[in-house]
Amino acid sequence: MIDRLIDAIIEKQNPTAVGLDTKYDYLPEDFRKALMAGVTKADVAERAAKAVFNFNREIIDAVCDIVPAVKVQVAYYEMAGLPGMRCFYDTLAYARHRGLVTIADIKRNDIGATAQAYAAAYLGSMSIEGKAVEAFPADFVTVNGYLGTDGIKPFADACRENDRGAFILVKTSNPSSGELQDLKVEDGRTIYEVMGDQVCQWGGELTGKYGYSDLGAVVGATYPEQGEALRKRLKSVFFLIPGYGAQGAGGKELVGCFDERGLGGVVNASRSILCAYKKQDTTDFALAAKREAERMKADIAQALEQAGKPMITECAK
Ligand SMILES: O=C(O)c1cc(=O)[nH]c(=O)n1[C@@H]1O[C@H](COP(=O)(O)O)[C@@H](O)[C@H]1O
Repeated sequence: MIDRLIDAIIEKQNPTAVGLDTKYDYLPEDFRKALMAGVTKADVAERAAKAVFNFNREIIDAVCDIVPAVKVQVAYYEMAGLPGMRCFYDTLAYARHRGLVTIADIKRNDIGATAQAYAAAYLGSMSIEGKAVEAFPADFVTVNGYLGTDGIKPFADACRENDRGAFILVKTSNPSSGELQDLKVEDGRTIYEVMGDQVCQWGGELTGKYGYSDLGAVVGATYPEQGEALRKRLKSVFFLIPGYGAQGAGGKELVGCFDERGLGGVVNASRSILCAYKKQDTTDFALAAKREAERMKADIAQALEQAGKPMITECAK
């Protein structure tokens, strides 16, 4: 699956993903009013989830020719209960229908047997009476590696068997990420380096035609020096890079995460795209999202160019 993502990145000359972390409150007031007229307590959650799906669909339609992927963060859907989870499913399915690579940001992990169930839910299928049931149409998931090898193996197996991928948290973008991740172990490595080395090892067999593995790492754009060092250290590990836009990072901060071919990561932005209409002073949220996605693409391309790492234009055979 990593090859499909990188092919799409090269074809669109754009290493970004739109993050559909769609809070109901992000919807423009007029859009909400039109869809929620006459709503009652009994159907408010259902109607809100439909409104969120309509919003997501318009954003997907607006950006699908520009960006290769979307990342859908499950928390924003879970909080609306069952209608929210239906919306999560529908959003992933619609993005896939429009040709986008789908990243389900679920940050799961557990002991082996339970991790296997999560992997079946998001990266494969469950067999019921001999019939395969695919629960969620995701191409990649995000995973917390803290439980170690037996918590990761089911995800790695599902990636191999079903041609999917996973991004494991290594150096996260949040302000407190250093509290635990920057601690040093006996041999002098930081915890995030230990985790990065593990990801490299876990994904060793899953390397594709660009030299990157289906098991990638989450590396926050808000830590540029660490990102650059991790790129040099983890040559076969592709990065999911959050932190662009609302968390303060721009193109310059994340070029260190890329290799000499201008590859090596997919940069996510959520709020800066979903709420771009507020900054652009318009209610046309889809057009504003498209403009912001185009601006982000140009910003990263310029930063890669200036760093002497313009993206290659031909996909590998
Ligand atoms: O795994 C992630 O995607 C993730 C890891 C991380 O270190 N930092 C981080 O912000 N994220 C996610 O990336 C998105 C960032 O959203 P914005 O800050 O609005 O662009 C959210 O869905 C976060 O949950």
